[in-house]
Amino acid sequence: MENSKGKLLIIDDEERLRKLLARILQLEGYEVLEGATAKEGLNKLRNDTIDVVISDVKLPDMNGIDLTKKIKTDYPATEIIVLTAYGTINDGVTAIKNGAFDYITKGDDNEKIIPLISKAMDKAILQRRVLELESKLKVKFGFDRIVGTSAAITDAIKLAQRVAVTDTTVLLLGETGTGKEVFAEAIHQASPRSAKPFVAINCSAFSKDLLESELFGHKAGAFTGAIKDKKGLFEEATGGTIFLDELGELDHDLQAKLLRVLESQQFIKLGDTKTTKVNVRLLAATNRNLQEDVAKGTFRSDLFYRLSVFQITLPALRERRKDIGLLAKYFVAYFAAKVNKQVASLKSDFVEKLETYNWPGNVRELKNIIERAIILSDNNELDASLLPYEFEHPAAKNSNSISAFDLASVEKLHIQRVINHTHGNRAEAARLLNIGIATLYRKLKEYDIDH
Ligand SMILES: Nc1ncnc2c1ncn2[C@@H]1O[C@H](COP(=O)(O)OP(=O)(O)OP(=O)(O)O)[C@@H](O)[C@H]1O
Repeated sequence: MENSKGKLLIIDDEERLRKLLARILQLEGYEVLEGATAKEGLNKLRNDTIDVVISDVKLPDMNGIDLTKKIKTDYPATEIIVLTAYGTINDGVTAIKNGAFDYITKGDDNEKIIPLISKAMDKAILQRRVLELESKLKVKFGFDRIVGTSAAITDAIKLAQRVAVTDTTVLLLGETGTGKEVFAEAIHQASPRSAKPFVAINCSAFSKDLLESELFGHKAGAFTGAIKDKKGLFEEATGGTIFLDELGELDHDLQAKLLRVLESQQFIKLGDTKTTKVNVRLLAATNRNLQEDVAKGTFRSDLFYRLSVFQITLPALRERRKDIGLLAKYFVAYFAAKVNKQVASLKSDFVEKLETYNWPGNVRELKNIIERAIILSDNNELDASLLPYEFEHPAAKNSNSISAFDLASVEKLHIQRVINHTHGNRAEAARLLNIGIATLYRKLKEYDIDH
């Protein structure tokens, strides 16, 4: 029934009463299914999506109260109304305790029954929508969201899935834009901690003092401006997972504090005298070579060993060219839907250019390039003319010549200009440059740009 107001199931062995109730409810616009026994009813529930069940409390093969319990366990979105005999209110009350929406005494008139069913129906439909949204969200942040069929990426996914169900600390390695944060979220979603928070922080985006207070929180008066007590992210993530991106940027002091949390599950808030206990799983990521940093003495070796119990290295996009076409199609569908455009085809010159490009910014760069192409296209095709300059002149990117035109100089000049334009606001500059904030910090250091 196309315009049905919802699906009901009546379970009652008294045929005459069942048929009468079914008729009344059909006239109200509901689709009605019937069952004479608990067994028949449960069969219907298995094969159909039922919003509301109306069940007699006395059935030949089962007690309606136990049936309520069973239905609520197996089909949590379905609501149940129990039919009780006159004078047996206790049955109704017990049914509600077992999860029934309400009870009706047989012989109550329609004026009471119909509004009650309508209320139960509204609740059931709402519950179903919530469950659907929740499962979509799970898919959105789970492993299903990671696109790619190459051996390099599927190996990484398999490793991550295996470690997800444990409480082990994981270190995600890989160039910028390879999907480290996407993996961290998927690991959390596939873990027993998924119902608790996933909290992510980019360690390079804060000064040392601010980062300490962000991570561990502070007491009022700990420093000028600390007016109230503040919870840190470790506390916010209680029971869940914390993801520290660009962990290689932590200074020595904070490295020691992090080691302490890992070893003893406790820390001291800024300005506090006592320790705070935490139960948090740590996932960390870096695009630095931490082993080199350990050799140089800038990263603590004890922390490094502690973190590298389980490492997953994510492949650069150029190491899995087979996935470029797949990812491109995925992002085309995503952005086309977002801007309400129909994109019918990707021309072969467009795909070829994508497949041969070097992708220093990996999947993030590909995503941005596709978004740009979709915005620029004025028909339903994407061709090579929609790609930026460096795709037309790949030599520009790969040149080794040391001249005023070598890529590094051009890049330095460009970053300098953007930083000037944003008056030194680095987050805004990273956004305009389409790179991660961590990458921007690294480049500022590399090119010795200070602001
Ligand atoms: N395999 C993938 N499938 C689909 N989308 C992906 C995949 N990998 C990355 N992305 C997308 O690419 C973008 C960059 O990913 P992410 O932020 O996880 O990279 P990262 O390695 O953490 O980068 P950085 O080191 O710069 O922080 C995100 O928008 C993400 O949704």
